Amino acid sequence: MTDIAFFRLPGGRAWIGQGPFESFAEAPAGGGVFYVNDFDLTDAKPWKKPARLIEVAPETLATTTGWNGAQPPHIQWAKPATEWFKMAFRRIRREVLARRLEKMVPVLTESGTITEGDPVRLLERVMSAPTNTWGYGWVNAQGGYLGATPELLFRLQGQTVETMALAGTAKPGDQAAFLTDVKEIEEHEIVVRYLTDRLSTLGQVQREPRGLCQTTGLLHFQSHLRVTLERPSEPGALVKELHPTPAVGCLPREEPWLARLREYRSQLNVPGFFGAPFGFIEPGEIPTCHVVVAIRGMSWAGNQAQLPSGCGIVGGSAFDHEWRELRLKRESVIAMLGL
Ligand SMILES: C=C(O[C@H]1C=CC=C(C(=O)O)[C@@H]1O)C(=O)O
Repeated sequence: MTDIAFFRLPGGRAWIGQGPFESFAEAPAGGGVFYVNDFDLTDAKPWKKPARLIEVAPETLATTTGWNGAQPPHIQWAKPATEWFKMAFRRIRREVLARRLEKMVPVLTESGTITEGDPVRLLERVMSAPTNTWGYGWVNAQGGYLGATPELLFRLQGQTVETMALAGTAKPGDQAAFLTDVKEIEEHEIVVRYLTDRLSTLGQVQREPRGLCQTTGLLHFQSHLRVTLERPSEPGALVKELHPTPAVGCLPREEPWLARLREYRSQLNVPGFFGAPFGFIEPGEIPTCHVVVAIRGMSWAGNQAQLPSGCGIVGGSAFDHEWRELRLKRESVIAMLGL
């Protein structure tokens, strides 16, 4: 099978990149290149230029890729155990209550067995995911990952950087209580403050009022932010400046806490793609660069599948509430992928 990279914009425009891919440390001129890395940004050459780039639409996706006769997958999911996650939750909450830490996002991963079919066919579902999400995918013969995320890390067009804080979660039916929920608002505003601090070193930051974002079965607080850069910036440098935000990482974003987060992620077998930046630079003279946060997706290696979800822990977090939120997030992915 040819290696594949996939990116779909909220408006529906989408691109398939077919390998082999050439890797670069900095984005090459002319666009038509993907940004692929893991959560810890371990790939020093994350810009991947495909041998062939094709703009695709829902009706042309299957014919363009061929899928080599692959059938949609069946996956048997196993209920996740609580104990390791509960331990991480308690330790994080203790640090928050002691005011050493403001927020951290542990991740729980549900595992599954692919009993038949090929997950690559799920790209068709990602292609038709809700229009306020960005579709992403990275697939090779051994495995891959894909999903549809509502979270933009940044969009860079000329000197303008747009980003968003997306944090705070409820079920769509609970909207009235959500709007005044102090704990959810705090969880959200921590992300806004972080982004404002980071971006204000680059130029003057404008923030829009806190609003709502509804995706498959979930409601979030969302705030848009924008800055006009005082000096030009390379998109790879912006990734390093902003990632990980406290919507998927921790605050303070300092090495000892990042090390703790990595420790929890490894204990809880979190796949490397989860919460990582994934991006695409549109082809063209003055290309727009889109980098999103890879959440609301699944990964696989051979016949083993992983379905991760994370939740922000702050002082007011309660275990049962967070456990339910993690389940709602995974159910939203299952529904979006039609699994
Ligand atoms: C980490 C996830 O969501 C992030 C995005 C929106 C709301 C979130 C929250 O309320 O915790 C998370 O920050 C996930 O979907 O697994």
